[in-house]
Amino acid sequence: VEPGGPPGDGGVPEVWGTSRSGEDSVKVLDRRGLRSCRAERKQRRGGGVRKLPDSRKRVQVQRSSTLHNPVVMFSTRKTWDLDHAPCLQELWKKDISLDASSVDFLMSDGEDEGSFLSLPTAAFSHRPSLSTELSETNAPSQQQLIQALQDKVCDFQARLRSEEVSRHLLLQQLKERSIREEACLQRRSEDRAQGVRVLQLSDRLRCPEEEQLVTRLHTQVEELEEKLSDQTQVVERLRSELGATDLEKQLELLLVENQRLKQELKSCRSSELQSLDAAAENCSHCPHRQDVESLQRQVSLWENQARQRERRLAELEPELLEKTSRVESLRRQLEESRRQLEESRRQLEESRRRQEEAERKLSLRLRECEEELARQARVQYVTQTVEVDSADSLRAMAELQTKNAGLQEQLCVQRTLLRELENQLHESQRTCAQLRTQILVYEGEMERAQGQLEVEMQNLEEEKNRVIEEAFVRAESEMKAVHENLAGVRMNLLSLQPALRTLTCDYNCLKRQVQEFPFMLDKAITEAKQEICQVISEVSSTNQELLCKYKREMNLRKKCHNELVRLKGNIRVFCRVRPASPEVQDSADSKNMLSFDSEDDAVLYLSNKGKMMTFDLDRVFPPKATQEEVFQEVQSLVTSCIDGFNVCIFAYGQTGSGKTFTMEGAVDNPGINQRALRLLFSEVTDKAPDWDYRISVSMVEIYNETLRNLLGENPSDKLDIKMNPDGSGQLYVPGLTEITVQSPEDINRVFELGFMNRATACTNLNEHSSRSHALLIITVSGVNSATGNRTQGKLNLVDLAGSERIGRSGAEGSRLREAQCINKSLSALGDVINALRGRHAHVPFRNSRLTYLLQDSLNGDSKTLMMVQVSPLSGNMSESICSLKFAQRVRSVELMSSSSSRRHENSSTSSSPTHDSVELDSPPVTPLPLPISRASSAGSSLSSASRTPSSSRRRSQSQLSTGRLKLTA
Ligand SMILES: Nc1ncnc2c1ncn2[C@@H]1O[C@H](COP(=O)(O)OP(=O)(O)OP(=O)(O)O)[C@@H](O)[C@H]1O
Repeated sequence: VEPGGPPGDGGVPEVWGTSRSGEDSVKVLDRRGLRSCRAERKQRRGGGVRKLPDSRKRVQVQRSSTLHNPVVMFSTRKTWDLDHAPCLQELWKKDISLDASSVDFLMSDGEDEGSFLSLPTAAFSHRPSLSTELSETNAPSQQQLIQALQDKVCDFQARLRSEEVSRHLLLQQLKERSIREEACLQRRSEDRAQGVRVLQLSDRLRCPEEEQLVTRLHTQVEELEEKLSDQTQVVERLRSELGATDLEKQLELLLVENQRLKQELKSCRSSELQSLDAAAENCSHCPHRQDVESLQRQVSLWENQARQRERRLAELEPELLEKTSRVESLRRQLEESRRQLEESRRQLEESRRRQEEAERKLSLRLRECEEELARQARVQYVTQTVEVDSADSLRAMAELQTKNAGLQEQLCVQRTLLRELENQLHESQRTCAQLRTQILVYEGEMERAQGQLEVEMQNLEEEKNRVIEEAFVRAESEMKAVHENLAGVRMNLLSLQPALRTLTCDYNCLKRQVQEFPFMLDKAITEAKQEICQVISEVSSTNQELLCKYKREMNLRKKCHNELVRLKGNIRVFCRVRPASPEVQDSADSKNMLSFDSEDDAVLYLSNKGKMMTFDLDRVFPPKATQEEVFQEVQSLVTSCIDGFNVCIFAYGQTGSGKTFTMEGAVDNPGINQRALRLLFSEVTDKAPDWDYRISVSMVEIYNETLRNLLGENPSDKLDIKMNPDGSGQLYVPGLTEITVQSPEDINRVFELGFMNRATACTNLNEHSSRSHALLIITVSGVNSATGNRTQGKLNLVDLAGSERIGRSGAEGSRLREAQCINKSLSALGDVINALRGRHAHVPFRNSRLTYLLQDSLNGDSKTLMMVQVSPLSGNMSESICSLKFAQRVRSVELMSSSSSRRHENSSTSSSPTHDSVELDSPPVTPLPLPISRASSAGSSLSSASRTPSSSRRRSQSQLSTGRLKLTA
């Protein structure tokens, strides 16, 4: 706050404010003094009777405490709360407002005589009562006394007036003095302001040290920053110029030149190698070959050297990178130092700001202290003045001295505060010194870092120069070597020029040939195409001829096959001997009575009661023969069916001799039925492009001369055999189910269905199956897609019921009827075969359901195969002999043509063999003499005569197969 500035509404006591004139201030002080003097006088006048009211006393005490209480003053100064600190002016006003009369009295300035005189009036307001009291006590003396007193009063009043006048004068003097003092104060304030200025100046003088320090630090920081920026620029420049110095530029140029020369060398070498390779073929004995090889070796040597130098360069590159990284780390250190410097500068700024703040506070405090001191000095002066003037003034002076003592205390407190502030200042200076020391430390560190950086930079510079010089030297030497190599290569190229020219000539020649090659190729292709077309036309004509030949051959094959079958006999008889079952091997009847000819597979020897019987058949299968081997002999008949022939294969033999095994077989070892169907499928598949075949299957059972449809919905229904009404003379079975099969899976399903229906129709399947004939009828219909020719063949696969001698078995009842039916049908079969053998006019097909059903397959050019099943055991010898004799008889039969057959059938006058004549029901007992000579061998010993027909037929078959006999033979 500047002296003479705006009124201090805070901090500075209002008594020194400029809102009141100096006169007012004096007046106030004077009022105080007067008030206290008047109070004393009143007390004295009142003789201690009247006292001031408690409230007023309290106000006075409060006022003085307010005025002189240093706590309040210091509190305002301590807090510096300018808005809420109670100022003395307010307290003064508050004090005055408490007593309005005092205010009026005090504000009268002593000039208002009325008010001034009112005081005595007021003061002596009790006088009448006092006079009254005195008059009441002692009237005459009292009158005198009163008079005296009144005189005194007058005297007093006069004195008072004079005192008032003197006081007024004194006040005038005081006023003048105050004016002077005001002026003095003004001067002092000016001096103080000057002092403040001086103080500020001193502060400024004192601050410059710090400012100098700060400035110096700033300067140092700036210098360091400049250095840092310079160093950074140097580092950047070095970094940017790492490849940009003259040496490095030269190095780069050299490297580029080196690279270019290397590429040139490589291209020269490759062209040289190509030339050499080309020339090597043409001039393997060239005199330059050795030179070229030596040059190649030199080139490879130089290449190795170049590679080594490249490796050396690659090794040097990491060193350069390491140096660069070191420069980077130094730069980072420098950055860190700069950052620390920034931090210290910031701390310094902060401390400086704090110090300025503290100093500002101190100056304010100092100014207040000075003002207080000045105020105290004035009070002291007033006190001294009053002391001179009067005794009241002396008392007032005593009070003032008391106040002065309080102010002295305040001054002590202020001094204490001043000391504290000085301590704070010292503390700040110490902090400043510490910071200065710290800054010095930082400067030292920075200098050290800078020194290190400079050393590092110098080292790096030297290292860089050294490396560059080394690289330059190496590059120079390499370039020199490369130049030399290039000169050598050029020399080589010059020496290779003639070879190159030769090669060029060859190349041009070849090029011409290559250019002509497409035309030659086109010409050759055209010629080849013409030749190919010609060959294709020839081949197609040849194919046509071959196709015609093939068809002719196929027809011939068919004729040959038929002729072969015919030569073999339309009725063929095979015999299969089953193996002895393990159960009967240890029994008495387990002796093997059959033997075989190792050289002739159509002869079977039977030892019966010491006599050896020989049976000639078409084929004899021993027990070890497999199903496959059996089917191998049968399959030619099966394929005849595709050609439109009717074929009948039936198994004949005693019960348990293996008929079902041969025809049906087991699941994992199928018999003729399944194999025949599979063969038919494969055959028709082979002929599929030309022929479209359809294979249908029917299954029939004949039990007790009753025909049952095993594939029908109701297998128990009886079927009948009738003549076809279309007049073709063919037989057919109305209601017989035919299922078309197209795959082996269909065959399996058909067999399962037939087996299931057969089981449904009978209670005891095994027993029943052995007592009935089972027929599998396969019809194969084919259409030739090219010619439209149609064929139809029928394959009858018959599993006959077991032949049994009734007398031996002792059957009765139904078993007897079954046996009779079986024997009847078998006898009918024998009669038919006998009639066919004897070429009788009448063949009794209708004597049984079996023969009637098989009429198509037993007649004309049909082919029949009888598989005779026999057991080798001695216990079954009589049945075996009977079966074999029957087989031998059948074998002698030659089927007649269908026309003759039908003719014979129609002429029913021919003798029909009876059951007795055939004696199939008891063949072993009374065998009939066979009508053919071959049959005579049955039961006789082996003789060449008896074997002649069979042997001659097999011989003729073998001759036919070798083509030595005519087909008509
Ligand atoms: N060549 C053979 N190899 C192995 N086992 C066979 C052979 N022949 C027949 N058997 C077996 O002999 C047993 C009787 O054969 P199978 O039932 O075929 O006789 P069958 O003549 O059909 O009798 P039936 O007239 O009573 O029907 C069967 O268990 C069969 O497996």
